[in-house]
Amino acid sequence: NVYYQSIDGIPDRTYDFIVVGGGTAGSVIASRLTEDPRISVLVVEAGPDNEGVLDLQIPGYYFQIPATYNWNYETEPGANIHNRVLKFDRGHVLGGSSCINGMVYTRGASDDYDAWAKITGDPGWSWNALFPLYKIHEKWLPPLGGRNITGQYDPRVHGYNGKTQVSLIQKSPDEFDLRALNTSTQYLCKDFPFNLDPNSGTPLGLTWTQSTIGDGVRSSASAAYLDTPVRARPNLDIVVNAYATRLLSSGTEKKKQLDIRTIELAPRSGGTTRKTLTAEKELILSAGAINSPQILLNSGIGDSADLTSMGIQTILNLPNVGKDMSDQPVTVALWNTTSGVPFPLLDPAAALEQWKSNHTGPLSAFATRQTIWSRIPSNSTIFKRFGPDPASGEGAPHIELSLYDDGAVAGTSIILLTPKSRGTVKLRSNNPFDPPRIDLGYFNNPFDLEALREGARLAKQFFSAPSWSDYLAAPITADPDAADPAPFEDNTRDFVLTTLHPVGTAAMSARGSKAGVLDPDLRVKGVTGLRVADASSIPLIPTGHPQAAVYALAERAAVLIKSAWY
Ligand SMILES: Cc1cc2nc3c(=O)[nH]c(=O)nc-3n(C[C@H](O)[C@H](O)[C@H](O)COP(=O)(O)OP(=O)(O)OC[C@H]3O[C@@H](n4cnc5c(N)ncnc54)[C@H](O)[C@@H]3O)c2cc1C
Repeated sequence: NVYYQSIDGIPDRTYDFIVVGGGTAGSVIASRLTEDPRISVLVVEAGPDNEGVLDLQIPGYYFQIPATYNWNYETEPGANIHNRVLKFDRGHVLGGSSCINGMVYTRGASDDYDAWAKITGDPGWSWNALFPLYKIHEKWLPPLGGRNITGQYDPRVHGYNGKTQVSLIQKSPDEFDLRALNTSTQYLCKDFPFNLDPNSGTPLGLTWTQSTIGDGVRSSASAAYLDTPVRARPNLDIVVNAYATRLLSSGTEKKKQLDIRTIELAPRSGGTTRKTLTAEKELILSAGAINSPQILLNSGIGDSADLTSMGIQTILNLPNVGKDMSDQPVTVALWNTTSGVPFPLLDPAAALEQWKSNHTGPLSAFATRQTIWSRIPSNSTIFKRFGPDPASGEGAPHIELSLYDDGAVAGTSIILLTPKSRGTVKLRSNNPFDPPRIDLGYFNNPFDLEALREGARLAKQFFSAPSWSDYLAAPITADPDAADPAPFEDNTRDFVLTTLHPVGTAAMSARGSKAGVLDPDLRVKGVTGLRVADASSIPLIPTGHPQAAVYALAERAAVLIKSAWY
């Protein structure tokens, strides 16, 4: 139950499990394992504590979270995006990226998880198998203020006694939302049907956006799973400001398998002090899609040629570590409004005062209120030109449109949910403190740029409905249907951004398969004592924002670990 501020404080004792990275997945796993008083766990987190930090509690502070809570990475220049370097945020705090993310809560399509089951050969990853875990993790709450939300979500698909609080926005729909709803129900029902709930496994259509917010407060993994009663457990210790530099082999087991249960730690501030700890049973690596592969590579687990070139001795040649990263690129389609008058600016002091007094007002929310989940029409030429449809099934969207309105400008973001391009995470040097090289690989596969064009067409179609004729004026962004395709392409390369949804850098695959890095039970292939459980383990990016999938994966990780040992 004691909480250590540096590696110097870690007591001289043993733990059954050491969870490396107290982020989204790590918080869930530590919390679930220590529900059993027989199991002792140490959580090692590089960042500071989240508790009591207002900036991490106020949903509307998304854009002003201090840099201390961020790894502040930058990507490598993108060859296909005019060599642009993108800011690449990652949570650097207990609770990880769930403390700094956009809080959008989407599980994706049931087809996605059924594809996980197929890829891994483990039906335990299917939608039907994970659905009960979704219910266990979630605590659905009505929006504070009690507005009527009947018809805006499906009560049957939510959990009510779980940890992560999920809700719809407190504010009632405004004129823009009603226009969008009208577009779907009156004019374009066939292409953009209204869908009661995006989290039922069948997301296609126009939906009301759900967020990991409860009673106006961000519900991060640390706030939800490592709350005060959990921290008080005598079988759970947490150390913050502790940087895992590498994993060390504890020798080979009887079956001549590598046994890795030892972690080397350093103060987050750097320097040469090191401390090693060995877990009695297992190490659980949950440092996220960028840092889990970084730690594996630093330990000599990865592509041996790459490791040799960095001067790192290979202890296990696992060529796919840090490869096959999927991330979802985002662009926009915007129009001037007929009024051209922006909404009045927020009075920050008054908004903060209101939030502090009762957790209501503009700071109680962040994301847009409505989201459209669409498929690229099956007769689109892109499936002929660039190969098979990357979507997991007919129920999975390719494109997400998050509707946007600031009074003067309105439209939507366009997210490609099913990218074909893959990126990499590599080491910069053999200094464990050096930030890794993050190459997003955007548009390495030409399908992705053309799929965004299809997304822009969907946006254009949606906003061409009569419900918008007196609200939208001239388009601001390039026309996807222009006779000359170059301006749209050029603009997209200029403006595309990352959704910060990297997954798959240490992915699961079938037992015995040479693909991937992990077996279906999240154990590193060819190793005993070590699992990776976080966004890097995901074998196929879900067609939504990934935090919900990470929660489900972490819940199952805890089940797998408990059933393996107890
Ligand atoms: C700005 C932003 C916005 C996003 N918006 C959304 C959204 O709206 N909806 C959504 O679903 N998803 C969103 N995401 C993505 C989502 O938050 C992540 O996919 C998810 O939280 C990843 O969980 P994780 O457990 O894999 O990693 P993290 O939650 O990132 O956890 C990794 C943890 O490991 C720690 N760590 C790393 N290296 C070390 C080390 N060497 N030693 C010790 N500890 C270490 C980190 O500090 C961190 O706490 C967003 C992400 C970001 C960054």
